[in-house]
Amino acid sequence: MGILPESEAKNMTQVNGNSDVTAEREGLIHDWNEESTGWTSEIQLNDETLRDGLQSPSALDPDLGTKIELVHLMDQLGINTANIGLPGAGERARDHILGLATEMRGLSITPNVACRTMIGDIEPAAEIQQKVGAPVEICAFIGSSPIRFYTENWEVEKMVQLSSEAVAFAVKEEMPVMFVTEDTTRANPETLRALYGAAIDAGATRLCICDTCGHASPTGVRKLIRFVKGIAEEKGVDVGIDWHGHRDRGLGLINALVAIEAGATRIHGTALGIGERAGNTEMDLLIVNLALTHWIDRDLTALGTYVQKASDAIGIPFPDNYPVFGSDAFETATGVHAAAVVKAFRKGDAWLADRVYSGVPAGMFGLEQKILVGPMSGKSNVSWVLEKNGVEATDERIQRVLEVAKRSKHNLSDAEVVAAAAS
Ligand SMILES: CC(=O)SCCNC(=O)CCNC(=O)[C@H](O)C(C)(C)COP(=O)(O)OP(=O)(O)OC[C@H]1O[C@@H](n2cnc3c(N)ncnc32)[C@H](O)[C@@H]1OP(=O)(O)O
Ligand SMILES: CC(C)C(=O)C(=O)O
Repeated sequence: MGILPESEAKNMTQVNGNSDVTAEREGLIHDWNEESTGWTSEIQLNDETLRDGLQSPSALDPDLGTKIELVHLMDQLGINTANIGLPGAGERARDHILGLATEMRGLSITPNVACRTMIGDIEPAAEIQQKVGAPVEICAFIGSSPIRFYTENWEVEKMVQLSSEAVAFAVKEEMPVMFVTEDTTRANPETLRALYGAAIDAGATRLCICDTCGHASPTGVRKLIRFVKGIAEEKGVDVGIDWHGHRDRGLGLINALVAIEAGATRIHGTALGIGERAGNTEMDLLIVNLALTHWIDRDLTALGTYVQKASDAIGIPFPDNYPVFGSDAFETATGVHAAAVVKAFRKGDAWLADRVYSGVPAGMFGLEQKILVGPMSGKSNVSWVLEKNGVEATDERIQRVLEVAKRSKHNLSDAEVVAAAAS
């Protein structure tokens, strides 16, 4: 439950939902973020929760029904495509892919599947496409860095041949193909030129640049995307450029934003960043940032449900201080902050209350700012919480609550605040 009295909550929704009012307020926030105005082209999102997400060592593989619910939420959020598994992984994976791809015929979001650059991996995907009667995109992947092919004793010529054959096979099966170079961010330029060139010649319509091991810095992302775009331009083709990032260095989200700035046209991510090792780019936070920088404009009230459902289904909790969806994200017990938020509420200005101490407006995601009382609180916190609980905030009561709060090691529950006021 949020702190807002019903009338103010309604006012908040009205203010947040009214772009004219928002425009009038623009002068109140001087925005140094260049991204807010610098990006113009359309960006697509590819959700990897049900494939890379499930490669997390802590993940539970949800049942098909739960995966279907997640795909519906992705669709509701305007996510364009979802990777729904690796058909070569076994019967359960194939059953789920068939079930999901069948369900997705009725949705806007479309399916893709991961396959090694092996005809044996692509064949079951082609059978599924046949059964479903709607396109299933192939994400044909091969390791591209020297460290990767040294491990496997692969030669570049052999990899080029495998890639060409696999892409050509999928194209013959009338499947759209994204050609994926694993570990692109540690690969030699000439190897990438050879692999991407072969994939384009064989009919791939998308190239996926992968930071498989979470090695890239924003500078590397920028250089690599420009390099790959250059390969496509030299060949005179207009292919989509995908960015697939991991967060081993904690750079997943920033690298995704830089990838967009550099010209990637589709970005991969997973709910809460759940994925292999330390995980992937956080899809939810990517969406938050795209909305805040005006790249996308859509109803995002389902984002919290998507995050919570993914966390529950995959069995990975998220911390209280996780941005936007963590329980602490829109709460404050801090006196100076709370005093300003309360002043905004008392002015009847929910727009202001939602921004004065928050870089992300809670109302954008169907959430609310909340005031707590604790050892770092002042009179404003206490009077607000007492009033919210129907208790008149007299000076004596406020003082009694503050005496308890200042001795406490933690923030008080509303019931504790009311009890302290009556003590
Ligand atoms: C970066 C990523 O996230 S890629 C996604 C990877 N996802 C998964 O691995 C999850 C599902 N995987 C599985 O179920 C299994 O690993 C399977 C069914 C795919 C393969 O199982 P196995 O045949 O027992 O092979 P195993 O897993 O031990 O090794 C992987 C094999 O794939 C080969 N391989 C990897 N990429 C490619 C490629 N692009 N083309 C051809 N072969 C490849 C490896 O060389 C290795 O072959 P080897 O056994 O001859 O050495
Ligand atoms: C297969 C690709 C997309 C991948 O998961 C990676 O390289 O991390």
